[in-house]
Amino acid sequence: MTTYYIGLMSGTSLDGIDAALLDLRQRPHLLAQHSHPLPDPLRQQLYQLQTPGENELSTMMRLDVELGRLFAEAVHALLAKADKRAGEIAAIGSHGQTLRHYPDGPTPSTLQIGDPNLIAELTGITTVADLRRRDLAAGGQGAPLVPAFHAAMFHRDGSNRAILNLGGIANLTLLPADNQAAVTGFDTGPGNGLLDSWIARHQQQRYDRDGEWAASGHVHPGLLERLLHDPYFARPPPKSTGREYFNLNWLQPALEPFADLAPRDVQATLCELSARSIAEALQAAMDPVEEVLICGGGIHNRALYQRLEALLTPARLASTAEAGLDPDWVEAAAFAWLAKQTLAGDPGNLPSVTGASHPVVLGGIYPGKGPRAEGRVTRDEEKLHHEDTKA
Ligand SMILES: Nc1ncnc2c1ncn2[C@@H]1O[C@H](COP(=O)(O)OP(=O)(O)OP(=O)(O)O)[C@@H](O)[C@H]1O
Ligand SMILES: CC(=O)N[C@H]1[C@@H]2OC[C@@H](O2)[C@@H](O)[C@@H]1O[C@H](C)C(=O)O
Repeated sequence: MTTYYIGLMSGTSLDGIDAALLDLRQRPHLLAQHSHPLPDPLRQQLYQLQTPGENELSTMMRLDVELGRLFAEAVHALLAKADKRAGEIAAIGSHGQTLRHYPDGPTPSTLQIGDPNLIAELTGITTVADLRRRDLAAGGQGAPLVPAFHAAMFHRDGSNRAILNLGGIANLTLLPADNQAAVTGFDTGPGNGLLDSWIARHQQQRYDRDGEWAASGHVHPGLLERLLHDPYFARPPPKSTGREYFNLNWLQPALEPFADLAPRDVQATLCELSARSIAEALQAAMDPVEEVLICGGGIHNRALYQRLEALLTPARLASTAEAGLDPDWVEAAAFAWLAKQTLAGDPGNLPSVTGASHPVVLGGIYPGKGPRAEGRVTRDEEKLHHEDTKA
């Protein structure tokens, strides 16, 4: 049985599809990675669907198909790069594109699109998808899901370690030195998402390269305090959020009293908001914080990284690369690992993180043409043959 798995991730930043090939025989080992671009028109429509407004369900359904095809294309490109055949891959774990995430209230729901039926059909590889809703069904937040993978990959005896994912939204995994203590984790709030949206509005750029624009401005203490006042930050875990909440519409009312503020000062303040909300949540959840391993695209934002380092002193900050996994590929790797869990019939969620009432096997399995599906067909054929001979 092959031990190669593929993880697919299209994050809230809409910066493209991450495809990672891993050998999961023992410790996860990243064999190949591929960034697959999201075409601009698709990205813009997805962005619109991420923001509540006049969305059409028919658009969503069309994009579900378009994305499903594009995910399959990403897998084909990854296989070509890695010089592997579909038959060598055990499974794809596909996160899909989150459009909405409403984990709280009377009808908890979350929506990821990118039809897994198409992925399985077009690649011939068994695909595991819809990985959040079973946890929601069990009373959990459906997010974050990566902490179980972080625990498997990054736990270190004798050290209070945290893993920080700086995506569009930021999330933390807390790996206490005492390995009898539960692993916890939660979304802290904005990571790069607000920074991306603000620079897109004012500078027509997708993101603030190296955090240079933020570093050129001054933090406005009054605006910062207003933003930090949002009840999400003080809410105890389990909690998760998304860009349907932390977006420019969320920022707008807080900006009104500061109409004269230069856009670059707003960027500096948003950068400080991410750093402060992350550092304060981490310090409240773990004492002392000894090590923070960082992953996600925000690791490249120097302004954000430096502020985190200052606020978290004396904790040591480093990239997850130090512990064996490139920071840009941790999320996709986590979805490859979650697919393996599901196919083995093992749980993928951590109730101590999501708040679910029990561990659950996550996701739906969409069989490909691989060894699993073939094996089953053979057995069915045998059964039919047996019944035929009996009759
Ligand atoms: N050189 C860089 N300088 C500053 N920021 C960067 C740089 N490279 C990447 N980023 C930031 O990282 C973001 C992409 O990060 P990532 O792919 O981890 O997010 P995501 O997976 O989409 O989000 P989430 O984890 O919330 O789903 C970009 O949108 C950008 O803000
Ligand atoms: C609903 C959703 O897509 N949430 C994402 C998002 O991006 C970061 C943060 O918010 C986290 O909760 C989650 O992603 C990672 C992969 C997770 O589930 O662990």
